[in-house]
Amino acid sequence: MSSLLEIKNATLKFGGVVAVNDLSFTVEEGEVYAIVGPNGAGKSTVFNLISRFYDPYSGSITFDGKNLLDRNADQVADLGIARTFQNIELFDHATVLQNLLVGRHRHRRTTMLEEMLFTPRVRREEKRHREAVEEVIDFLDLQPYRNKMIAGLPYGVRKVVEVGRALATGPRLLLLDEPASGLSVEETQDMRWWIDDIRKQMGITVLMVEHDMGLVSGVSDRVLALADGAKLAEGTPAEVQSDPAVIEAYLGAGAA
Ligand SMILES: Nc1ncnc2c1ncn2[C@@H]1O[C@H](COP(=O)(O)OP(=O)(O)OP(=O)(O)O)[C@@H](O)[C@H]1O
Repeated sequence: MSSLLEIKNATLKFGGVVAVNDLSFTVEEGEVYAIVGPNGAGKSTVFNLISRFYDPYSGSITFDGKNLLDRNADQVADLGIARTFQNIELFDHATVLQNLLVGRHRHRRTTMLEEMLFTPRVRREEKRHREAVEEVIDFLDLQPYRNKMIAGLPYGVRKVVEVGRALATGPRLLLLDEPASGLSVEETQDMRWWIDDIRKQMGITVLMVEHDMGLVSGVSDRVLALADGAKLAEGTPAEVQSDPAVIEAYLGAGAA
């Protein structure tokens, strides 16, 4: 059986900087796979390659056997890949519910004319979107914030809504860009349970970039350590954390 996501010999350069260097890895259906590495290691660039914000200089990327490089960012979302952003990309002056409904937009099958006439098909579609969004709101315990504006919400709640916005699209693969950044110890612990539940209860495969090694070890099946855009080590969290090359890269980064 082929892997859900397959990156083969991907390279991306920005001028003289090789941000991703001949990188290959696979993500299997149903696992939580984490990418770690010091600042500038190329983690965000890998996400941007998968989301199709960047074109690799060489190499291939497939999702469920389909060539992602033939598709643009919208088409990648249509295939079932959703992502969160480190800087949280929500509409501040809309409610939690409205933000999650926007996430459903890609599922719209009705035409503009049908929508203007509010045909039965439009009403059925609308109901389906609302049900899917309400499910995510219940799942992530966002009920108390359902009708609140994003702008007034604590950072930790906005971070969960950001995950909800991605989940509302009904993805098969969820890309989480530093889900714990800016969170307190307790909030990070909660995020760990959410990620666990997303995988176990929703059956969604998760690929995340994360600096918090507690979260990475707690929730990941496999970890990829990057340095200078290349694979330094790959394995279980324990294997990667005890890898001498990883320890040296981290100590080196810490000493810098
Ligand atoms: N748009 C860009 N233009 C030029 N160089 C870039 C661009 N994006 C990233 N880089 C460079 O590519 C390398 C990898 O950057 P990237 O942001 O992927 O690292 P990262 O591991 O995500 O780092 P961080 O943990 O700080 O987010 C760095 O040297 C960075 O300066």
